Amino acid sequence: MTAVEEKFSLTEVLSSFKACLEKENQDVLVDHYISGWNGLIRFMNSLGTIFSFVSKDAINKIQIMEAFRKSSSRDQYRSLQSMVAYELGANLVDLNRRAEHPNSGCRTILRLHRALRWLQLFLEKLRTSTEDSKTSVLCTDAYNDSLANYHPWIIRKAATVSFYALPARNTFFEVMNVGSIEDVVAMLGEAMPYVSQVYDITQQLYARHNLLDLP
Ligand SMILES: CCCCCCCC/C=C\CCCCCCCC(=O)N[C@@H](COP(=O)(O)O)[C@H](O)/C=C/CCCCCCCCCCCCC
Repeated sequence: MTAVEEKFSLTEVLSSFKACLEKENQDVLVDHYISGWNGLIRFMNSLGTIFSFVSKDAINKIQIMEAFRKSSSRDQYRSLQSMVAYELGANLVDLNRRAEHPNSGCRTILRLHRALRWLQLFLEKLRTSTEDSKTSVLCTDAYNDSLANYHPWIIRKAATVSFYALPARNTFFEVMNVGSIEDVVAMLGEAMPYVSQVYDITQQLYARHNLLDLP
């Protein structure tokens, strides 16, 4: 089975976010962060071409980070903490407008970090949803409370229209490949705190260095 044909498993994706957190000092490890996003993108691709404008952007951002991890500075990009220290120390971040360093690791991760907030809200809404809940509504609400605040009108419009193509709640639970609905709810209850921890640590790191509004 090739990587593309591999069955999506939400448990595996969420365990990448768990593996992100280095036990000793709570550093967020870039390779696991990337691996979590790659799994999510694989899932999104399986939902149809209507989401390709979303996955294209996410893939582009993942590729920027993978390139850093293959470069001669790869060790500086081992964790989000080492990346921030390195890029700020070497003046590799455009702080006010995109110019000399339009694709710094700091601004690239910031975009994914904002999307992680959407994922956190969406999965929490799915976890606590009822049989008659509509995934398009759950997804739109999660989007409006997170990523939409950073997107121009045209992207917001395209995103909210595409959400109508999401599969129904039961199909969604099935494609997660976790088991029964009760199993999914239990797994999400156990795994979501790790996603939240990755989000909170990154948020604090970026706030401490005034990086939350990078252009
Ligand atoms: C089994 C359930 C699990 C849920 C699985 C969800 C899978 C989602 C996978 C990826 C999520 C999308 C990540 C999107 C990253 C967007 C980053 C961003 O904000 N980019 C914009 C700004 O970038 P710059 O221009 O400053 O470089 C960019 O303009 C955005 C372009 C594309 C539109 C993004 C729309 C985001 C909608 C997110 C919801 C995705 C819905 C998927 C539904 C499963």
